[in-house]
Amino acid sequence: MSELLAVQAEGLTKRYGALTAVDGISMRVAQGEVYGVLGPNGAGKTTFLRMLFGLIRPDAGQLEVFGRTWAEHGTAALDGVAGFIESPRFYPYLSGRRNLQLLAGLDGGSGADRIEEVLEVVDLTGREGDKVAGYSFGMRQRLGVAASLLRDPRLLVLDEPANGLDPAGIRDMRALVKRLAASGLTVLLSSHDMDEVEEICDNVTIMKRGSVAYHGTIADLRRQAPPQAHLLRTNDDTAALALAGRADVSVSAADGQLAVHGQQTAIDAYVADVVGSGLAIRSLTLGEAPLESLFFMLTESAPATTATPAHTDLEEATR
Ligand SMILES: Nc1ncnc2c1ncn2[C@@H]1O[C@H](COP(=O)(O)OP(=O)(O)OP(=O)(O)O)[C@@H](O)[C@H]1O
Repeated sequence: MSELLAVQAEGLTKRYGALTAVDGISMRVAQGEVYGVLGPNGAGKTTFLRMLFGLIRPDAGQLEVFGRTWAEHGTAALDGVAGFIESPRFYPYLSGRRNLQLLAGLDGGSGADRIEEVLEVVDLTGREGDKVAGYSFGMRQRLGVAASLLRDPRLLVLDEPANGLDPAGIRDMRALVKRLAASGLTVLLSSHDMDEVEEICDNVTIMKRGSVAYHGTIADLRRQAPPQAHLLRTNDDTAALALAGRADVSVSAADGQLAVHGQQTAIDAYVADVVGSGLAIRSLTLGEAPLESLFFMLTESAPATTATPAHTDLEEATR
């Protein structure tokens, strides 16, 4: 018997007038994994999560959460599911702990016994008595995760949890998600940041204008990413370009610099040759990270006019 999926979406569609915000997407999130829904602004990530939480109804398609549907089970479809869309909201003039007490009460009270534990998990122990008004944005996001954990969920859904955080906040939020995942919790998160998804997710669906542009493992995505270029500027790029044939590298001129591809040892030999030929190097930097390049290729290409299988988009993007 196949294992019950945490989330199973088939052909899910949501339209707002003439705009198809989510266009027939399918997705399978296995229990225990960290699944990323990645896409640029407006790709349809939040709309998908809103459907999952039952905040809006799909126009077509099926969505099951642990095998349950809204149509059949109503709010019971969300048993074992917690999370937040966009940013969590709290009473600013009350403490973090008091906010959690109120939320536990609203949710039937059973979470009240877990308040100290969840504060500890999200690293807010010691600050729980302070008013939320004095919390940083990152602390509020973590309090949002704490509020979700009060329900002792099996699936945690987070909508761009690191959005708007400073670098330390991003680091803390990613560490928190990884800790929660390591404890066996299934996490479904949306993000527009490839680095974030690469760092914490096992599988990813990349969305572009409501459709799926890619879905698969991060490992597969990494394998298909284009090689990273070294970007070179010299005092005479035309002369440097002419030297490319002497080393096992491919060099192309773009945006006022040279993009050099090849094995590291071949690039080293080429750069040494450039210098040895009397040219001056003005800068040598690494180009866009490979996965980031792939993300842009997948999400910035022309919109598909018909539903396109995910792998085809990827093949086209990397061709
Ligand atoms: N209630 C609504 N009414 C009309 N259009 C909407 C509504 N909600 C979302 N949209 C549109 O649907 C598309 C998808 O929006 P959505 O918020 O799901 O994208 P997203 O991937 O979450 O982007 P972001 O990262 O900016 O939140 C956008 O074009 C958006 O303008």
